[in-house]
Amino acid sequence: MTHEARTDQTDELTYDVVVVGAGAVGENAADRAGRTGLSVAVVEDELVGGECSYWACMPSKALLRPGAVLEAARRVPGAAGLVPQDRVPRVDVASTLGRRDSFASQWDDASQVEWLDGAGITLVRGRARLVGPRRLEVTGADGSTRTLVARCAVVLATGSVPTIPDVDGLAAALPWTSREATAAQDVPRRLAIIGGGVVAVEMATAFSDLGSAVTLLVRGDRLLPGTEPFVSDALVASLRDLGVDVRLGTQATSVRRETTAEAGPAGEVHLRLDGSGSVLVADEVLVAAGRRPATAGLGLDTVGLTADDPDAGPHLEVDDAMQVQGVDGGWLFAAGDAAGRVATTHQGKYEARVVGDVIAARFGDSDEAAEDGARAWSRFRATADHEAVPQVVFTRPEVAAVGLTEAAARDAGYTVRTVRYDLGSVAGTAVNGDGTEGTAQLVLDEDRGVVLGATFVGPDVAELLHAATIAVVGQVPLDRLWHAVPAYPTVSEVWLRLLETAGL
Ligand SMILES: Cc1cc2nc3c(=O)[nH]c(=O)nc-3n(C[C@H](O)[C@H](O)[C@H](O)COP(=O)(O)OP(=O)(O)OC[C@H]3O[C@@H](n4cnc5c(N)ncnc54)[C@H](O)[C@@H]3O)c2cc1C
Ligand SMILES: NC(=O)c1ccc[n+]([C@@H]2O[C@H](COP(=O)([O-])OP(=O)(O)OC[C@H]3O[C@@H](n4cnc5c(N)ncnc54)[C@H](O)[C@@H]3O)[C@@H](O)[C@H]2O)c1
Repeated sequence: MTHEARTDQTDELTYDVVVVGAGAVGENAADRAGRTGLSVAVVEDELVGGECSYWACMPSKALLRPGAVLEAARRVPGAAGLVPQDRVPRVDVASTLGRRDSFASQWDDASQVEWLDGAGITLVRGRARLVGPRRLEVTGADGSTRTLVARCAVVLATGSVPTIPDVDGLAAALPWTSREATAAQDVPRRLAIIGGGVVAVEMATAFSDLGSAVTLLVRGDRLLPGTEPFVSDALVASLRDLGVDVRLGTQATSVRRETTAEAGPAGEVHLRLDGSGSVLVADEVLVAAGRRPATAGLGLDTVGLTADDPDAGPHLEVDDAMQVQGVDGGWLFAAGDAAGRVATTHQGKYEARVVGDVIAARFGDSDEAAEDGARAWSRFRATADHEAVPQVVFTRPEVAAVGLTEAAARDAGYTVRTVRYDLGSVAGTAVNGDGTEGTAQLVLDEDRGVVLGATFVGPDVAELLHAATIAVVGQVPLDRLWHAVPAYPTVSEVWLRLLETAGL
């Protein structure tokens, strides 16, 4: 593998593979694509490491952790008395923000640049756009441009951008997006959040812990709409217990930010609400209404892909090898949030491993047998994206789910049966904390006797999830799962109880 760009009698820089975007996904795709001797360059416009490292997973989880630890202590007599009960803020704000800063590496990407260098991947700083098949123009911060040519493949790993709903005055009110929330250096006294998805519930929890009076404006009638309905019931109750004002079926119809001489453009935000027409006043408003793939401005029209809405960019159709459809020559790939399949880091990195391996096998100097695309669970195909996607929502209680919900399994035509068990009745959960509540549910395929999906709601259920993911991906028959004996007294014993409930 060469670390140098190859020049072809012009001042163009030529690599075998060019990856656009050095988030977690771009880094992984580049690393794996380079394993069979291909030269790889990654183009990055902001910080190497992307959203997850600096404005998403890591800082948000760092903000949530102190509150979770305190709540765990409050449930254990012997420790509970040492923890203040009703203090607001619940956490030590300065230390929480300081630890968050450190998890965000102080928004400095030096260590990730070092990693790229060690992996033999060339970093090109600037904003890339396609100017034709396999050709990209990169514009640097100083406005200079250069052309990169990919001999073999281009991977789009450009991530996603938040959507700002078309509500009168909202964009002009300069709302927070998840970036401002996860990187906040000050805690607003009153925070309004628009949305009822993952960002909304995690940030409602974190800012409530930090001392904000949080109001959650949820358009629909439940939180986390893609999950089992009992998840929303548990979260609404627990957020309300934390003091969050959860308003289901409520939308802002107009938003205005006051501009005052003292506060300048950072005055109060007034949100007029539908139905009652009442006005909610907050110091900040966080928009957490979903994200869309960052494909605008990428020059995809130069390779034949057009967008219905040019501001949004084209939606990319990818096959299970993550190859973009509708482009001749089989050279364009996409992975992660940009590919529009599943917007989580772990699933994006999985797609990146697939795309990197496909490129290494197709174009590299590989001894490996030809890419083995026909097999359903080949490592050259992102099969898990369809029915085996895991996700953890780091609220209190935590929500951990994988695979199909009951409704999705029925829609997919399976013969479905669900079994449910109260987590509070498991010895391991009881030892961990008094009065613990929670629910575990399996969605079963009656015909094959396998697990299609699992949902856990309760404290510390995140670590239960991987066992469920293995059961779903492995399509392990229930009578074989019976022989996977959970240790006593652990929370995992809920697996035994679920299987007993299923009739074993
Ligand atoms: C608040 C929040 C919390 C989250 N928490 C979790 C979590 O706990 N767990 C989890 O699994 N997922 C979480 N996610 C989702 C996760 O952050 C994303 O799925 C993940 O970051 C996607 O990675 P990516 O590499 O595809 O995109 P990104 O991380 O967005 O990286 C894309 C990179 O491409 C660069 N780029 C874009 N266009 C160009 C261009 N034209 N030229 C050059 N560079 C370009 C960008 O600057 C960026 O660095 C969270 C998301 C949010 C918003
Ligand atoms: N722990 C994690 O894995 C984690 C944490 C945070 C974010 N993420 C990822 O980040 C992505 C973005 O998260 P998100 O919460 O922004 O999106 P989301 O899709 O999870 O939720 C969007 C919410 O906004 C609501 N909404 C949409 N349009 C609206 C409108 N016009 N007005 C009012 N409400 C509206 C939806 O009903 C939904 O409740 C998700 O795909 C998620 O997977 C993951």
